[in-house]
Amino acid sequence: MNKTIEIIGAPSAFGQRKLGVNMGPDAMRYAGLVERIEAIGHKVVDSGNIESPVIDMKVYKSEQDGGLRNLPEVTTFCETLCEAVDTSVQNGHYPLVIGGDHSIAMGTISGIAKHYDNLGVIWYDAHGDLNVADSSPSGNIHGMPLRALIGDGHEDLVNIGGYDKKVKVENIVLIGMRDLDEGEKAYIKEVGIKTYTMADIDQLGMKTVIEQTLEHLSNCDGIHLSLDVDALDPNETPGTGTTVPGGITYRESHLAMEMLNDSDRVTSFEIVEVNPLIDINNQTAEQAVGLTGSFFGEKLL
Ligand SMILES: NC(=[NH2+])NCCC[C@H](N)C(=O)O
Ligand SMILES: [Mn+2]
Ligand SMILES: [Mn+2]
Repeated sequence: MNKTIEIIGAPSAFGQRKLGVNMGPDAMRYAGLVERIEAIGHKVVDSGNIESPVIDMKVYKSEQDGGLRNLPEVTTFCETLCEAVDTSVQNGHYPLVIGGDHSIAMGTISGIAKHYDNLGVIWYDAHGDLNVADSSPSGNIHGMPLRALIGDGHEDLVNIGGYDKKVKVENIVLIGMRDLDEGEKAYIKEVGIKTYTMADIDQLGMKTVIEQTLEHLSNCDGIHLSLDVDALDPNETPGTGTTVPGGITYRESHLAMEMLNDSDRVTSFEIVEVNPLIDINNQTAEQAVGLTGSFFGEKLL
């Protein structure tokens, strides 16, 4: 089924400390994102990039801001993104948000969740992004968005979009986990979030992981896919700020995207943490575009 896909560029770098991730959206456009999706037969509306507060290098590089680096910038950015995504859904468009660091998920999902009674979230990432300020080893807010969306953390983050508790823990599936902080491990066990570590992916295979994921989310009336490119193995996919060895292959990721497309259950998509300044020949953006193609129904034959 052909859709009208609205690309919303979210050039935030405030959730971490490596400049360049704010150029991720344009790196994906240069890699042919729009043409690739149009070639499948969908209509594309490219809404350009969300207006970003200016990066103040003094603040940006600061050691800590009470454990929440660049909190005002992240909050302002996510509020603007939330409105853009909300409007996109209201207009009947399929939101495709391209980042930007992973803190933007608080804007994206806050704009989406109000349109669903029981939104599911697939978090395809090396990391859980389930920290709060006290458990964070870095003070980087891109390590906290999923927890804020559940309802824990600084009130400015928890209340983006003017409401809280956007996602229920039972409606979350983590895929690709291999770097979790102690507080995140304890939290996952305490509340029981469905988690596929790299070992699980190796044992089961990606096919079963995606089948079980969709089964776990069978009561959800919409599913958001949040894909952090650091879920992929850094040998293949180097252009991202917090690489962790031993990741998911590009090949396995294609299968995952194809299966999600076949299921017709995923209702919004965001792809984050592409950083062209630490990439090799834009290959990470090119892979992000390749995966987006499979996600929206590109077929080999
Ligand atoms: N979206 C990401 N790449 N997050 C990385 C987070 C790394 C680490 N857990 C932290 O809190 O700082
Ligand atoms: Mn990550
Ligand atoms: Mn992440």
